[in-house]
Amino acid sequence: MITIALSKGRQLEDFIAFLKQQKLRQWYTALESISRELLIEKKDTRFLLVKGEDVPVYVEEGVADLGITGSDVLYEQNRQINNLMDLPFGYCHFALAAKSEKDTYPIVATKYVKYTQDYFDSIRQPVKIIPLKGSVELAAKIDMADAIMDIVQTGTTLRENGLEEQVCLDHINARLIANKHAFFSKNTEIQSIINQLKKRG
Ligand SMILES: Nc1ncnc2c1ncn2[C@@H]1O[C@H](COP(=O)(O)OP(=O)(O)OP(=O)(O)O)[C@@H](O)[C@H]1O
Ligand SMILES: O=P(O)(O)OC[C@H]1O[C@H](OP(=O)(O)OP(=O)(O)O)[C@H](O)[C@@H]1O
Repeated sequence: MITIALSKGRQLEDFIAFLKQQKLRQWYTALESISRELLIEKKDTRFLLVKGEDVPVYVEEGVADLGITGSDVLYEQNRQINNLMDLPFGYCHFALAAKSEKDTYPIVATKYVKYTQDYFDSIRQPVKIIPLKGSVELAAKIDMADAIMDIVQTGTTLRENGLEEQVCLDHINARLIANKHAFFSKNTEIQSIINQLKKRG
């Protein structure tokens, strides 16, 4: 039995579309039929549906052998896990956004505290970071912050909140990760999953 932790948010839709493209019928039929269930079992595979930022926790703890989450989440957390491969979905990018261009952005609101601190350290500018859990765009819209550091895909959320991308930063995609122990103890099963995910649909 292999247990895989998946992000239950919008990345799940991308994952199901990817499984269809790869013709992994057994998996996508199991996943596309779920509504609010958090544990799905299909033959020798068990899926745990969790928040994206909790995927590395389940994998590090060994409750899940494998996990799929965004590279943004992995950047923020220093987890003892094996990074196995990039997956071709969940594409978006980090961006610094504000109402208008300024020389400096002293106060920045974000869900990505480490990434933001590292960015401002890299450009040698001091920054006060306001940590938030979501709806980050609002912080700049109502002037609680000079800018936000967030992920952008279509740009709709920025546009609809009167913000503009000021600096386009790192690309983000989904990644397959493994528990360090399971990577050895279940290597045959894990290699078989990697091959199925790699094959051309
Ligand atoms: N707008 C987006 N476009 C593309 N990828 C995104 C977008 N928002 C999030 N992601 C990717 O999906 C991952 C999981 O984010 P998601 O919003 O699905 O979170 P979640 O916590 O699993 O879901 P929810 O908050 O709905 O419970 C993010 O870490 C990111 O890599
Ligand atoms: O460029 P877009 O296609 O508009 O996507 C970007 C939005 O998606 C993510 O938010 P999410 O939906 O996860 O909401 P939350 O962070 O407010 O919970 C991100 O934090 C942006 O707000």
